[in-house]
Amino acid sequence: MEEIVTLAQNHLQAKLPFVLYCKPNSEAGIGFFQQNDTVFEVNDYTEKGFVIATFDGAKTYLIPESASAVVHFSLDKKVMTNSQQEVIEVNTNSKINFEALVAKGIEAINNDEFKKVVLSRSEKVDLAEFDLIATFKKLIQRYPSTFVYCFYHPKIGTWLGATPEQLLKVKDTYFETISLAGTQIDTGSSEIIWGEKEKEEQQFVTDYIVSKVENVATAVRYTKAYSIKAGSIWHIRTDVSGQLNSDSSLKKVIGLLHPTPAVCGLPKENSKAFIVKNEQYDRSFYTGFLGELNCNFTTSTNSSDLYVNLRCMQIKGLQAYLYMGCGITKDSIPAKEWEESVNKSMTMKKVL
Ligand SMILES: C=C(O[C@@H]1C=C(C(=O)O)C=C[C@H]1O)C(=O)O
Repeated sequence: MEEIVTLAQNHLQAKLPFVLYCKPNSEAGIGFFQQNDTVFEVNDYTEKGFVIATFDGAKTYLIPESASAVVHFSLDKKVMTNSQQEVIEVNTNSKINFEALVAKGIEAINNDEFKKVVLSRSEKVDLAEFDLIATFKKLIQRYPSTFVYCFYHPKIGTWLGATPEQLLKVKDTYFETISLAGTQIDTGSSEIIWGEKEKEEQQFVTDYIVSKVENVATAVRYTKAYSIKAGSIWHIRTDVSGQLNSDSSLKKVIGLLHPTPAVCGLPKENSKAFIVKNEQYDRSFYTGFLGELNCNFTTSTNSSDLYVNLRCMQIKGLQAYLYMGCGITKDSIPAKEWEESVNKSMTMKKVL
């Protein structure tokens, strides 16, 4: 890991793009060090490299394999057991604004504009100091079951996160994806009980994903919904897999899935329009997707491994902008959704 730290620090100093990432439950990480500061964009998804795309689909950037040194590193994954005192400061204005946004979402659902919408907020945290690579290391240690990354491009920005959500994994024609929704904080109890609201919002996501992939694949299978923990947060998850049809390009499949109702809503277009109009900030790469495009850099096989960009933050100087959102249905309660967003923000706050 020390070698990669030096490489990354040198790249930062030279203002050259790089990304470091570590797949869920993996013992090793990968670094892409771009050799120039060109901004590369994905055109038809046949490119090879590390992709990072915005929520609105407007920008899909690439750190191409052909312009980069690809470096493998092993991890020092000692699990952090010291639970720090969590100080939760409530910004009253943010709370009022977010609860008002959620209430507006519920009203739109009651007016039949859509069935589900995922509403989010951004929170600025002032930092006394910040070390990008040290923070990345802390994310790896704290969240070994997630996809952890840190991305730097002098012309695009600095982002890092630890996401529990796969968007799409494709190897030849075999694909996997997941439906993830419903959130509750870990209380240490071994029995996780879900309310109807959470079960319903996750079922919306599963139904949507299954119905979409059935248009482009055969032998579509899905598991029973089960509980899964990321950091100190539980979610409901269903695994979906199948065989893509020969004419189902990566571009087509990603276009059908992204953004799923796990981060946008149902139906997609109405809920997306509501988000863009009412959230009053630009999600940028939050709830976009990122990961390996057309190459598994561990096995050097042709496959793609993409994740939804959640539990993430953008760094601007000594300020961190944290992003978190909640699935809103007719049964949502604004104060509970606020609390959920606060719980999600702790994933990032714990490493700052
Ligand atoms: C939108 C986020 O998470 C998504 C929303 C969830 C929910 O509403 O319960 C759960 C997991 C994610 O699909 C986020 O973490 O910011």
